[in-house]
Amino acid sequence: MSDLKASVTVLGGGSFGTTLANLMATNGVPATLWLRDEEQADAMRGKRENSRYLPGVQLDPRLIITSDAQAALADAELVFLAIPSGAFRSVLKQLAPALAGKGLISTTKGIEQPGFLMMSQIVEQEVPGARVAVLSGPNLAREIAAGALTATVIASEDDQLNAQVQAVLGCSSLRVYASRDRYGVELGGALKNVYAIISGMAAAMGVGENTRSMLITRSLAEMTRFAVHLGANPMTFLGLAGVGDLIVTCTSPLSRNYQVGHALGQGLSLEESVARLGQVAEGVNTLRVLHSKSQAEGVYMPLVAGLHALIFERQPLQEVIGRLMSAEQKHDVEFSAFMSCTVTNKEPQ
Ligand SMILES: NC(=O)C1=CN([C@@H]2O[C@H](COP(=O)(O)OP(=O)(O)OC[C@H]3O[C@@H](n4cnc5c(N)ncnc54)[C@H](OP(=O)(O)O)[C@@H]3O)[C@@H](O)[C@H]2O)C=CC1
Ligand SMILES: O=C(CO)COP(=O)(O)O
Repeated sequence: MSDLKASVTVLGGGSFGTTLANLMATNGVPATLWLRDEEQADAMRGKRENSRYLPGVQLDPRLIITSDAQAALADAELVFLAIPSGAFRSVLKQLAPALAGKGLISTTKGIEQPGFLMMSQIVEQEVPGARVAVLSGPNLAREIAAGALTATVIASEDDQLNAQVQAVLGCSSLRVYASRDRYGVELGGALKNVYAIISGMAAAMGVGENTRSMLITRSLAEMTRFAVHLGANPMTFLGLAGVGDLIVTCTSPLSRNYQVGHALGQGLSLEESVARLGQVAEGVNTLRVLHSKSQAEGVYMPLVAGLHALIFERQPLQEVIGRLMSAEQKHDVEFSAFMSCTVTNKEPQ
């Protein structure tokens, strides 16, 4: 059995990759951070700070920072992938030989089209035979970097890999819970970004607390309905990677997806909102992918359809809100049949 405190490498020098690598170095784990830009790597080694993506956070002196991918991966047993979804496959393709045989943990919350593929499915395609896991939960990088208490989920069918990740990441400010529902955990992390855009928009428009609560709750209903249609376990959406991540991303101005929504709500165009952010907001692409998948599968997703109509079909806001508020009034909790059957062990009626 491998050492639980394995050596780790994080691929991706953005806010999340830097935060995870630094946290593990602080935990005493031999940790390396790889980023593609040598100039930036050099500046980070000199200043012990990632001034582009994580300004003001002092990096642990033990953290190795490099732009040499082969050197970064040579001794790593676990590799955390924190590359935005748009570049995820190309980075894996390039580094596949060096990644073979390692435990690969995706932290990226996006979906690839065509194919509606989760990032861990791309890992399986590009690095066949790899040990694969997904990390997701209410994990704003800035808060983790500041030591604010939180928790996350490590999801894999490989229990030993889950245990290794718990050992390298868990500390006095971060609890790491294990799950075997990799698909549900990954889907939760990707879908909630779309609803964070809606919540940010609503906040900019000055809606009341009732409205914000309704939006978050109906978002959970909608994302769970979609995930169950694709075969995920609805119970996963009651956990940290479901409702936990949804709440933080829909309420925190630190969330980049929320910020894009907020800018849209202030009247900026999508292009202006994304440019002002200067970091990745995965929800914009996920909205496109999710809207077309929900249409193809015939899954009722009025919030996704409404946001898509606003942003990509340029329909007037009042028309979209009017449609949402006059739609048929259906069930509050759709999975009560499922839940009672899991308690009584009977088939749902
Ligand atoms: N930030 C957060 O709070 C959290 C983020 N995540 C997820 O983590 C993923 C990464 O996000 P995050 O770190 O926040 O992103 P950022 O926008 O902060 O940084 C993106 C990073 O990716 C790098 N990058 C982009 N394209 C490539 C490429 N082709 N090859 C190598 N590196 C590349 C960028 O490098 P360069 O500067 O050279 O362009 C930059 O270092 C996202 O999917 C996000 O959803 C998950 C949980 C929390
Ligand atoms: O996933 C996140 C928190 O869990 C980060 O959300 P943003 O990408 O919207 O900043």
